[in-house]
Amino acid sequence: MPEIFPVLDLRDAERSAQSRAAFLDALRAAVHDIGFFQLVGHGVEGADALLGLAREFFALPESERDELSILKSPYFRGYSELGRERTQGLPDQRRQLDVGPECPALRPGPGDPSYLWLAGPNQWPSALPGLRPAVLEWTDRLTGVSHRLLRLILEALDTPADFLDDVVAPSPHVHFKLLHYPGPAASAAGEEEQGVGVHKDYGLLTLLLQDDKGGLQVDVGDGRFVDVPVVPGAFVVNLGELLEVATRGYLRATTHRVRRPAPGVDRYSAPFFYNPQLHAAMRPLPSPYVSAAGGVEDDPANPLFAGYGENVMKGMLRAFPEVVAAHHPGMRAPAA
Ligand SMILES: O=C(O)CCC(=O)C(=O)O
Ligand SMILES: [Fe+2]
Repeated sequence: MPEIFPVLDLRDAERSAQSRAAFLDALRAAVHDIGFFQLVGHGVEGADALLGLAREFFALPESERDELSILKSPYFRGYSELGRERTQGLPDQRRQLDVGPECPALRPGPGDPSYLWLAGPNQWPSALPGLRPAVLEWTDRLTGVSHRLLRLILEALDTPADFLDDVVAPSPHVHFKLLHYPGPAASAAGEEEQGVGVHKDYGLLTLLLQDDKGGLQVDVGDGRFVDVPVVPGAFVVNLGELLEVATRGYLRATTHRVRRPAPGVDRYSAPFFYNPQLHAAMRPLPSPYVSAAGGVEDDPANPLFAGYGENVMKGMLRAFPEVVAAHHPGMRAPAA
């Protein structure tokens, strides 16, 4: 059912007034109906080189990646071996490097909000010196594309395009992951292990670069998951929980997961998460579409917070219990 994931060409937003209107209509439908689409015409080059660096990073000896272990970082930055990150309480069968904005290693005090621990330094592999500049350039470019897209989404909802500028500027707390999903050993074939379990993303927009293996699946209701097709050169775009909150559910932070590849198959991907500043909170969008909306999805196991810091900390505490135990033993999930 590839037609349920529209392919939008960002160049259409600038070709003519008519093509911009058609683009905005298609964008509004995509973010309301399914909450996932494929973006082409974004002008970002270097995807193959980035996936090449991912392959090189995950081909380093495990001991070299372990030097960057996320367990060493109170800032939730660094390398997670297979099964370290958890979703729905179960270990995800992927390896990953978590990267955020480069910040000094400050240590928030006891009275400070716990989300301040998400600002800190990254950990980079000395054996792969090209990774740092490539990732930082990539996240810079994707920040630009995401901001353009966010303004277009607001315009599509008849909201002033700059309505969220103060939420993201001057320093959006972007988050980038380099991911490797190795297939299981042949003997384990058929076991239902999750690549990454069912979840929603926490922030505003996700721009995902995936290789040609597929495996990302989207919840289309009634317990049915549909494969997101591989569209060469496209970013898979989906919405985070904060846009669901700010639109009272008119926009959808759609749940999704990744299947583990078949034995012998390795999948690489690189999601970029465009988020507000850590301390920023969402206000309801002034939009006729929003005033008629019914409200966010009510899931007691996953309360949605309007403050980005609270909302993302909820996720970090769930995903990285070992980092919490090692560095933040007293830290608790924010109250709903
Ligand atoms: O690897 C993918 O295709 C998606 C990963 C994902 O959904 C996530 O890390 O939030
Ligand atoms: Fe996700």
